[in-house]
Amino acid sequence: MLTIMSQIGFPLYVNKPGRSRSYCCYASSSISAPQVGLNGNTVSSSSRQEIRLGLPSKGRMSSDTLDLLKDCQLSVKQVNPRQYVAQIPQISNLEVWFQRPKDIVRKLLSGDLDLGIVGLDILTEFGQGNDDLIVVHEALEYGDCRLSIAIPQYGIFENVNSLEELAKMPQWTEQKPLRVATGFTYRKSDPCFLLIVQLGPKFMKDNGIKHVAFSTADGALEAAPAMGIADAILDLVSSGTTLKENNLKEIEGGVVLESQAALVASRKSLIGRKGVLETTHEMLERLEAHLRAMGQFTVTANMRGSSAEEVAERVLSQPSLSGLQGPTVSPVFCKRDGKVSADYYAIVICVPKKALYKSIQQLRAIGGSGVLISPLTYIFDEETPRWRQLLSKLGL
Ligand SMILES: Nc1ncnc2c1ncn2[C@@H]1O[C@H](COP(=O)(O)OP(=O)(O)OP(=O)(O)O)[C@@H](O)[C@H]1O
Ligand SMILES: O=P(O)(O)OC[C@H]1O[C@H](OP(=O)(O)OP(=O)(O)O)[C@H](O)[C@@H]1O
Ligand SMILES: [Mg+2]
Repeated sequence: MLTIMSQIGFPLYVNKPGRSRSYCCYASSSISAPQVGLNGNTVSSSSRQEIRLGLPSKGRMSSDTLDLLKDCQLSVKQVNPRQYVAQIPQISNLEVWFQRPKDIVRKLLSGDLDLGIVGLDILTEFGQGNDDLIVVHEALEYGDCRLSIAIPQYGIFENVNSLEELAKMPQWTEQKPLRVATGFTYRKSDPCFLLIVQLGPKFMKDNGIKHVAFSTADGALEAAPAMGIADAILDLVSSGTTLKENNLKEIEGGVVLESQAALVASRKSLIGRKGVLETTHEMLERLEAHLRAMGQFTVTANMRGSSAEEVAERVLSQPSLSGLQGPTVSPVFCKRDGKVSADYYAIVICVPKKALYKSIQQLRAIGGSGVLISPLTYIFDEETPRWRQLLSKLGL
């Protein structure tokens, strides 16, 4: 019964020992839960006035999400850590709801959330390609991981290092297929509520592995090959430590999906709920401006020269010194023998963090001195490219 319930869209959760409490969830795409709003009233999805943002309540994404929002001056005010509703005072009428990542996706689909931050892996797995889910920002630069195929380093796999070589192994037949354990099945219900396992098998078939059988498990998948339960696994990898510690290896061509944290919205909410589009615009602007600034330093230096143009020419002759739109060059005035003149110029440029040292070397080579480096908080462009993309996805 439990299996049938979960297959037709009613996932059932039990408490995990040693982990935070699980939360009761109304997960069907057609049924939404009555909820208690901040004011204590029970509100239904359609009648509520507030805009709702879902954030990961636990796990490795939760604190990084709060940190990013804080860096964008969107600090989340949570009365205590066990309270699952909070506010971002900077944005009026916005409620934050802490949920498990998969429930954020489900609740975006059911209309119980308008916006959410989740990993692209979870979005793919639980969003199932539903076009009501719109990725507003696909690269929030944390939660980086990849969904990747891994096989044992030993035994028959010792000399297998690519998906192609795995596909060519004579061992896999219809009677004895390659057994792959995964937590990612990319479930999609057909009209008869039967499960169709898509993402992994499609990837395998597309890559020439004809005989493959998937089994599912929720965690510690890396143990499956050594336990004899599976030949390979399809799981998230970040540092690769868990694979190494379990004598497994990734293979060339075996990455099914690259993932990082993303801002996601419900199309219906963006179009139909008052204020959602404006709130999304503000969040997107802040996120983009902050993330762009994260990769850059402001560099200020003094340079002797005969005119601002001559100094600019010298700066622009160096490949790492062109800044975002070119250098700002301002005269540094001093008074000599009662006369005000500018022998020096101050230049200000933005430099990618990765190119910092090269830029300093180039600055010195053209006579730069007194080089000051400061971090950048925001870079606001005239309009964010992602905002344009969002409007076009919405047909606006
Ligand atoms: N090893 C990893 N490194 C970086 N990000 C990861 C890693 N594993 C998962 N993630 C990202 O973090 C998200 C949440 O993963 P996390 O392990 O915290 O929760 P979970 O696996 O969904 O929950 P649980 O393990 O309790 O069932 C994933 O969906 C993925 O986007
Ligand atoms: O490449 P690494 O940096 O070693 O990370 C990979 C591990 O992280 C995730 O597990 P998690 O810690 O979330 O445990 P879980 O199996 O309970 O989800 C994932 O399922 C891998 O097991
Ligand atoms: Mg996990």
